Amino acid sequence: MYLLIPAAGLGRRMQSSRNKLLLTLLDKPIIAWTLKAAEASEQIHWIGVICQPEDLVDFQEIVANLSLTKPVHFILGGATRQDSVYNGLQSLPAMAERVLIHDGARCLVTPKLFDRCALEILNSQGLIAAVPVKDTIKIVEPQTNVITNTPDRCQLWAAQTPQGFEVELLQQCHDKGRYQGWEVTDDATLFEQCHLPVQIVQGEETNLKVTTPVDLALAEFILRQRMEEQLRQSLDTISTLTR
Ligand SMILES: Nc1ccn([C@@H]2O[C@H](COP(=O)(O)OP(=O)(O)OP(=O)(O)O)[C@@H](O)[C@H]2O)c(=O)n1
Ligand SMILES: C[C@](O)(CO)[C@H](O)COP(=O)(O)O
Repeated sequence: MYLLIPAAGLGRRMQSSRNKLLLTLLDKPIIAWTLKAAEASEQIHWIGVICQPEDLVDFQEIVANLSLTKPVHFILGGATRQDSVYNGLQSLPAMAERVLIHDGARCLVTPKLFDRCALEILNSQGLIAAVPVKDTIKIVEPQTNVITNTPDRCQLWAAQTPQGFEVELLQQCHDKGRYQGWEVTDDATLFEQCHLPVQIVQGEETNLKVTTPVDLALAEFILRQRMEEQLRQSLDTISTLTR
């Protein structure tokens, strides 16, 4: 499976002076955690990292230090996430029929979620990882800040990534979006606006998008929990083997 990783943002909400994906999380850059999960995925065999020219040397160094077995291609980012993904689509090998698109900022993604999406997209035209919302969501009139509607929560899902698509269809939707001037925050919206079906795949509660400093602290907590659990499992295995 082909994977495109949009990693060309500026990290404004992180209050970072540089691309937030270069910030350290525990002992390595944020983007390194995302790449390690892609490396551990059984289904992903090709990785495209979409980044700004000023970040290229840093990203190349990070990839080199990870000693990945899978090929990593660097693709020029755009002014928006939508533009970056468009550039990524142009850079896919001609033989790519389906693609997963995953935010570099969603660095806690598990290999299992990559693999579930990679297998599921073989049976559909478009899908997204998503989780049911936990809060009651309100639609608010921006001028008055008054609530105008409260959608039925059981129909509301928080979109995550990976998002997966048939390449040719997604390319057509991106082309139409550029022609129509659509400005979207995820690729599924382009599919929806082209009246194409997008399947929901159960995401992961821990698959948060590291956007603000609080998210970075949450990500560190989650990673520490995972590492402690892995250590416990290793110790249990050793204890079982040495009985
Ligand atoms: N022009 C852009 C903007 C964003 N992204 C990527 O899209 C993902 C989701 O974007 P977001 O979390 O908004 O990242 P930033 O745009 O960096 O954050 P901000 O909006 O706070 O500046 C990130 O992995 C980001 O690197 C991208 O590839 N190209
Ligand atoms: C694609 C996405 O992660 C789905 O929730 C989200 O739309 C990205 O938004 P951002 O503003 O580019 O972070």
